[in-house]
Amino acid sequence: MSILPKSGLDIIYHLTEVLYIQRTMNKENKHRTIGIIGTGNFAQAFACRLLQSGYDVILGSRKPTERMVSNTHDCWCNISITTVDECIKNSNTIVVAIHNKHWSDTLSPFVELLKDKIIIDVSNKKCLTKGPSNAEQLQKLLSHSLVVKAFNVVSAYDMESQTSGGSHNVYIASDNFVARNTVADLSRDLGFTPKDYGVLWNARKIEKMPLQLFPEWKFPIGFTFLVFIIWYLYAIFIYFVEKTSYSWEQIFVKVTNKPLCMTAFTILACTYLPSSIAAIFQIYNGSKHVRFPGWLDTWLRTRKQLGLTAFTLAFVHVIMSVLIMSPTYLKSWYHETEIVIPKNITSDLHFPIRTWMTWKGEAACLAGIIAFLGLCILAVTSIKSVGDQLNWREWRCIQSKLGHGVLLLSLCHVVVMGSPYWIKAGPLKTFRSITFLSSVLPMITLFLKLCFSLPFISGYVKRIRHGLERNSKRCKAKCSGFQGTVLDTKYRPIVNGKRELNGFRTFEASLEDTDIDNCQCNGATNLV
Ligand SMILES: NC(=O)C1=CN([C@@H]2O[C@H](COP(=O)(O)OP(=O)(O)OC[C@H]3O[C@@H](n4cnc5c(N)ncnc54)[C@H](OP(=O)(O)O)[C@@H]3O)[C@@H](O)[C@H]2O)C=CC1
Ligand SMILES: [Cu+2]
Repeated sequence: MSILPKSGLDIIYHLTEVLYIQRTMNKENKHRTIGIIGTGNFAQAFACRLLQSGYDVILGSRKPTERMVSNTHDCWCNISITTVDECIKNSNTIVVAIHNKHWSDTLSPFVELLKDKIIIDVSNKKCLTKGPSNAEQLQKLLSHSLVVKAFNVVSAYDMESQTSGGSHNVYIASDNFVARNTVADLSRDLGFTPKDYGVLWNARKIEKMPLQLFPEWKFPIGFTFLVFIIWYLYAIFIYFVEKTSYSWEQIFVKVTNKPLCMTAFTILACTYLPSSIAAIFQIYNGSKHVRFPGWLDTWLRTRKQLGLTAFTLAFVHVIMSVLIMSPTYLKSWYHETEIVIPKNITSDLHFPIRTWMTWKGEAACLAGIIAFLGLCILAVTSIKSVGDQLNWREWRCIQSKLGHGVLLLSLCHVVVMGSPYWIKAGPLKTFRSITFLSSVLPMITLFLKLCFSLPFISGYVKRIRHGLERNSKRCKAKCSGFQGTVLDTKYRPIVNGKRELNGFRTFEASLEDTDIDNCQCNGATNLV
């Protein structure tokens, strides 16, 4: 059978097909050629990585002949350094690897040449500033190009090294969907994990990332430190100033272990309290659409970090407790027996020794061990890769139900330790004891949880979270014109038809964090 075309029409058809394939291949090839403007640290590292991943690279420099192309570096053999003009002409995707203060001088003459090309902005700001991002400014300068923010969170070192320890996420934002996807494919080819951040407006968030130092941990760590200091000072007052219960030699482990336990306990309560406060707010406002106050928003957002901090403190507490687990350190945890040596000249000689653990010691240990086990499960499931294996119901069951169970067991642990003293000392001394004081917040948290579990209250909260709007003045005043939260295509909430720029953080919090207890995940806006 002949594969040759039979008629003239067939020949034309065949030729058109070949031409089309050729054009597509050329286009593809042009896409495989990446232009980089700049020959600095980042440009060189990026060029190496691209070459290693099978891309062709053209570097565009102001002085191409003066730039050293060292043959000693394997990467550099296939890199051509040309003028900026040539670099732009020969590639459809161009990385702008020059500092943003030089953009105007370097790129303005090529605005027309850069038209319809994908421009990757890798720049970083020197410090946190308000207002438009670098990428938005670049888009303004090159209004007919497709500017994509990407790779700014990857350092030149990470770009060069295949084994560096930093995150391999690349956050991508662009107003053009195709450009965003092309850069996502590119980052995948280079061995990074693309994270789609939507429209170019979100470059503001992406540019903030390399400038921040553990932004999510500042509040939880600061707060934990403050709580620890308060408990420590109180413990010193109780055990050294008011009465001398211990010698100063025991301040390092025996005494420190108490505020550690109390801080872990308080922080654990603080992890679960805000969800009940959020529910109170929603009942008070009669709607889920009224935004939470800033402090509650921050608190809700940092529950994971608070929980992990509580786990860390509890872990240290467990180690210290094991170290001092002896009748000498924990007298009230052990039974006392006496060795009596028969009468001699004057009287009997009595030697008290402690042997078995008392019920208090055993019960406190058991409650503590199970609570710590539960905390370990909570900590492990908060790791993203583990959490991803769970469905919404399983995750909620662990984080909410098991979490409150752990808090209850921790309360038992502290109450068992403190109650014999509370009974003996009477109400006045009880209210001042460290065990009682530290139990107050967890008791409130568990009480609120119990209230919100009652069918008629939980049913009402559920209805509010499913969209019920109580027709009260308060709700009308606060929700006026804001009927439902709508996400625009740029992942920002639209309020009254306008984008709520400042409400972005709060909005996310209300989506993710009002959680919590009563609903099935049916899609983003139904989460609350
Ligand atoms: N270094 C890093 O780890 C990272 C850098 N970035 C970003 O990458 C961009 C480049 O950074 P980096 O490579 O470190 O910077 P360098 O200073 O090492 O390189 C900048 C390059 O810009 C070119 N350039 C163009 N116009 C000018 C001009 N008017 N004055 C001076 N230089 C000019 C120069 O190349 P030539 O002389 O050949 O024209 C120069 O090599 C920046 O926006 C930075 O924020 C982002 C993430 C990490
Ligand atoms: Cu303890």
